[in-house]
Amino acid sequence: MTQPMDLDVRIERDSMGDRSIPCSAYYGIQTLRATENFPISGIKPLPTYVDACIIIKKATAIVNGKLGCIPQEIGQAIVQAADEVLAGKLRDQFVVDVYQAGAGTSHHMNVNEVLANRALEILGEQKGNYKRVSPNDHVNYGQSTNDVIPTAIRIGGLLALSKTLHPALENAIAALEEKAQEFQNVVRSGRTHMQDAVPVRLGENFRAWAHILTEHQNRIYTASSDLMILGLGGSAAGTGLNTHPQYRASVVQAIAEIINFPLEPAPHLMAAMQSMAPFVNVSGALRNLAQDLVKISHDLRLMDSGPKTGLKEIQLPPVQPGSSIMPGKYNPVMAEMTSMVCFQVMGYDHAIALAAQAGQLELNVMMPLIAYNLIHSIEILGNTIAALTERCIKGITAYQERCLAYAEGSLALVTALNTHIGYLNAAAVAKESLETGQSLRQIVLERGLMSEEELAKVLNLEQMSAIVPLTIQDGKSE
Ligand SMILES: N[C@@H](CC(=O)O)C(=O)O
Repeated sequence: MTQPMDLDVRIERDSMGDRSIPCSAYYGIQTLRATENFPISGIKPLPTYVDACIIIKKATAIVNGKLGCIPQEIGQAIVQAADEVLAGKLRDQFVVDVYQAGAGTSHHMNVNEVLANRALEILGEQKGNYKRVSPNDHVNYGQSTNDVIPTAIRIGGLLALSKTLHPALENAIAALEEKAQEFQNVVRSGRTHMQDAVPVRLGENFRAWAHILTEHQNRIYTASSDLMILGLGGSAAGTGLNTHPQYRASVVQAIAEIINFPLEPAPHLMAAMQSMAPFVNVSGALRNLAQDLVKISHDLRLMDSGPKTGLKEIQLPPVQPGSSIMPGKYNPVMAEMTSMVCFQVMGYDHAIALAAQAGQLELNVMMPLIAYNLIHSIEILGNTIAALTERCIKGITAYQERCLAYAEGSLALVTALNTHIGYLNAAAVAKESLETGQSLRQIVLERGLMSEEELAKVLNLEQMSAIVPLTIQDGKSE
């Protein structure tokens, strides 16, 4: 149905009919219909995902222009429009809710329409004059949502990893290693099953965390190498219908030059379109990291518990008053926030797994969910680790005397006596110490189990808490 003319609107037509669009809008009729269909979460596409789509459109316009598939000047105008968006312009024009049409056609058409309308302006035309620059025939030449969106998730994932998560992990690892150095001589009681265990060094706890994060970073690097294999060029069903024979290789090369990653064309386009395995793989690596990060943030909270009624082995830097009612209370807020973000990442991973197995025949239409969850997971994990490093890890201090007092009071010190007096004798000493309050040392001497000198040598906390070096076969240590 044709709508009444209004000076502030333009009329656009698609296969369903005419609609009026605000003249100021760069999006068009298909975007308008999508916003009406999907008023779901109010969450707009992530900027990194928009960047990924625009980068793809820039590369396709360059290549299709060069190959003569679209007029050169139209290709150039689309490239200029894409560069403007990448520089931060028109960002409010990407308006379709993240929970939207299957496969991502709505967001994809939003991108095509914004670029077409801006290209029209660049060419001195009115917005909406799609006979000159068409969102479908020019911006989308030789493409389909079905090859563009899985490519955009790959590019978005790579951009998010390189901009947020990897730098954040590197800084966190460096900060933990610095603390490991600082706390190297702080002896504390180990606790296993939340019960007293043999002594350890606080510095070694931090070194272990640094090592855990390094291993996760390596796992994420390995998983993300899958994202560098692009199925762009498959068009609607992975056959490449409507594409120029030289398009597939050239367009992957063009994207590689724009983002500076060693990208490769997928060896099988249908496989690249149908399988969500690369995203599941990266998401799984993120989940794995999140699980250990929860453990670390819970450890920080336990060690910091108190100040009067808990362990208080370390002090997390107070960053804000903790309580609305209890004055002078400071809570481990950065560690608490970290745990919650990690739970969200695990939830996203589960939804990604459900979406990934829901593909049918030539296409998996659940890609919008995967796109949002994967890129958001990477970004919130990166931001969380960065904030935790700056506002928590770097400012941690240790209560060395309290740590040592706990270690000295631990009944598990008798473990070091096992090889001298036997497990059963050592257990009897521990039991008596717990019942009478007498020190382990006193009881061993009273029972005449060891000499004073021998005991002093064995019950040396510094030595007990040092890590036994890895010795290789010829007897040399690392
Ligand atoms: N996802 C669409 C294709 C496209 O939007 O290009 C379909 O398969 O129907």
